[in-house]
Amino acid sequence: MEERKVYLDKHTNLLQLEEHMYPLVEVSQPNVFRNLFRYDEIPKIAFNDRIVPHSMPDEIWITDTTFRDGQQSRAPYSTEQIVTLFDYFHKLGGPNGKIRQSEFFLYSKKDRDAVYKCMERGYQFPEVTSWIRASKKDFQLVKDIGLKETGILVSCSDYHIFYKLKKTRREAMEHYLSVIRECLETGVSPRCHLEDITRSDIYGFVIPFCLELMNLMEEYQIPIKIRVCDTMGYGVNYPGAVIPRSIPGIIYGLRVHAGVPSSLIEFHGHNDFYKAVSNSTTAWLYGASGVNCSLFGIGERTGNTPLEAMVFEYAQIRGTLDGMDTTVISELADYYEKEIGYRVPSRTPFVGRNFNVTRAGIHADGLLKNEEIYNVFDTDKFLNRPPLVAVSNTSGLAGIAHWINCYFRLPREVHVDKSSPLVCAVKEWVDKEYEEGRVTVLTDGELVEVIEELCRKNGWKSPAEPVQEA
Ligand SMILES: CC(C)C(=O)C(=O)O
Repeated sequence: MEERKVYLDKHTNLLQLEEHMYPLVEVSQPNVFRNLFRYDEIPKIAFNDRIVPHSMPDEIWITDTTFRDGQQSRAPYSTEQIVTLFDYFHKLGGPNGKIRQSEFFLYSKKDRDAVYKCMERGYQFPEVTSWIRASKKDFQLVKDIGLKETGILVSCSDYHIFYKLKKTRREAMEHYLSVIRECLETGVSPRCHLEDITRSDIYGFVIPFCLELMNLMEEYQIPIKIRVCDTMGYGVNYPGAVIPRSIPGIIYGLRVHAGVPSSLIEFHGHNDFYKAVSNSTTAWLYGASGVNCSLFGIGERTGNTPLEAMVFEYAQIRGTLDGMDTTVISELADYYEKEIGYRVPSRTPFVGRNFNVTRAGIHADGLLKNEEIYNVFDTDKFLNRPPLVAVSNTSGLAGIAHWINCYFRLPREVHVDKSSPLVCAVKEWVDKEYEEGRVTVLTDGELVEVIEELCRKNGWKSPAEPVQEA
């Protein structure tokens, strides 16, 4: 009988067949997975129906890239804005550090000033980490500033290795390993950004490379993080999909075959195919402790995983917010609008102006009877944003009554309803507007003006007047 050698895998502590070790697979031509990615066709999702088991870590968290990937795709923030946002992240993440880290450029003096100012805050969380050019000088800079960890770009698909770096796989891997060794020599912990992993050869390059990284980690006794970068947003979460597009498959390979502990795996998504959020949650469910996000999803092209979305994903899969203060999300949206001059698109979940605004009359009627019918959760409690009904041609009496109650924040005992003369008079005015050809929605200002005028003319008490104490 043929002799089959086994060895003890020190990372997983399991006996493995030697033939299951993963050597680097050198190729003379880049493997660009033409069966999945033909540039002149829409990319394909292939299935082999291999099911990966869930393996959610005991602790999961969010890390932030608002000041790196986020800032890369928009006008730079001022130092003061960065520090204010950092304060907000601290408050949002709560005492358990659910917003665990935030990464910063160190290129310019302005970048470094922001880092110094955020570090002066003395918060335990978010921990300040960096993003640098991979050079000895920059590692020393990270160390001198007093940071423990830095991100290093280690692009891993053949698209990058052959076409951008013009290297072979072995040359790329040796180059990356030498840079990471330099980082470790400085005493700084590397966070390896495996760019374009969803188009890479997982078992021919990524796993062999990560096995080498785990060996380096053991040699230096310094943590090495693996950031799983779905750079082009090709990742999918469907059970039975094939790698390299399968996020469950990638995370499984890293954990089980490369022996990377969950606490050192972080997923970084992009939203090109609308999947950044579900892929990030999937990464948690299959064994990545961290998901890397950017506030409001602001990031390259279609953006990154929105940080605020993952706060609500966290609460949904863990059944608790673990100390996160979600009302900060609304404060952040206000700050962007008033101080940074950026308004989040109005239909954006949790933060857009219209995220919990109902327009159609029948829906508004439901909302008026019981707000649970048409609101996702108590948005007033968690976001300081009670559900609203906007007034339009389809609002009906119920919609107008609800708008008045919400806009003027009337106490329940003085709520107006469908039978109120004021509501009927406003409805008459609204109907006339649309009969005369109006096609736009009514603004809050217009409605307030009409209500004030109707109250004055008819001697009715204006809803804007303070309610008398009993
Ligand atoms: C540049 C890299 C690290 C990145 O952000 C990505 O791959 O999305």
